[in-house]
Amino acid sequence: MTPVIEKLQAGLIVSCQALPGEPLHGAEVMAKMALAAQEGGAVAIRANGAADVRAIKKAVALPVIGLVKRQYEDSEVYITPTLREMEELEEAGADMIAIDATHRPRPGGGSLEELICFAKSRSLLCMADISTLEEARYAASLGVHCISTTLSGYTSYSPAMEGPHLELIQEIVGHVKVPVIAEGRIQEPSQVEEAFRRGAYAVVVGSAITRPQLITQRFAEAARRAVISNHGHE
Ligand SMILES: CC(=O)N[C@H](C=O)[C@@H](O)[C@H](O)[C@H](O)COP(=O)(O)O
Repeated sequence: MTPVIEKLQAGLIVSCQALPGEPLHGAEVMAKMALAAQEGGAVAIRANGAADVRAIKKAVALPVIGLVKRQYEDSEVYITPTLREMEELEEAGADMIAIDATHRPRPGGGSLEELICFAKSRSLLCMADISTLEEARYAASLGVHCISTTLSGYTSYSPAMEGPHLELIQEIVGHVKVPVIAEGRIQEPSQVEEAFRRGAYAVVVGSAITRPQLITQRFAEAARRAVISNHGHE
């Protein structure tokens, strides 16, 4: 097992992402967010875009899992969809590259196989972002270094769920030999524990830690619910 993968074991990976239009967008802010995550005990950072990866690499000593979200007109795939994004991440010094490993058509008729081939030729580590067990098994057969449940609930053929897809983690763990990372809609520490009980190798938490507008929304909704229920009892 590679040293980077070893560092992830049994740990919390914090996804520090703010897209253009989000209040915290910008590499400097994301680097501070990553520093806070490091102080809090994260074992690695997941980050979007070469600029953020570079800034975060400078700010923290943790491994950085990079991805580039880019939407092309001819495909639904937007997480590191082509070789171009892989090259950007390699140049930025990402320690591992997260790529969409779903069965959906890729931009320009490209393939998952060619991306993984490229990664192997450059000794780059790959995290396969999948949405189903079949996709996880296929990605593992191609030789990715780990699998993450990132896209479960975000493809038209995977179940839309409010919370994390914990059953999927357990299923994948039973079918592949590479580490399986739990990612997507983890909101509570108890869900982190449950993911590990189900065999996760590591857990990624993003929005619940690093998107303050969404964190605020949950509390604001609780406030509204409280007011409504208090009125109901008057
Ligand atoms: C589906 C998709 O595009 N997921 C992205 C992948 O990098 C991010 O927007 C998520 O924040 C990340 O996966 C962590 O998940 P959550 O924020 O739910 O903890």
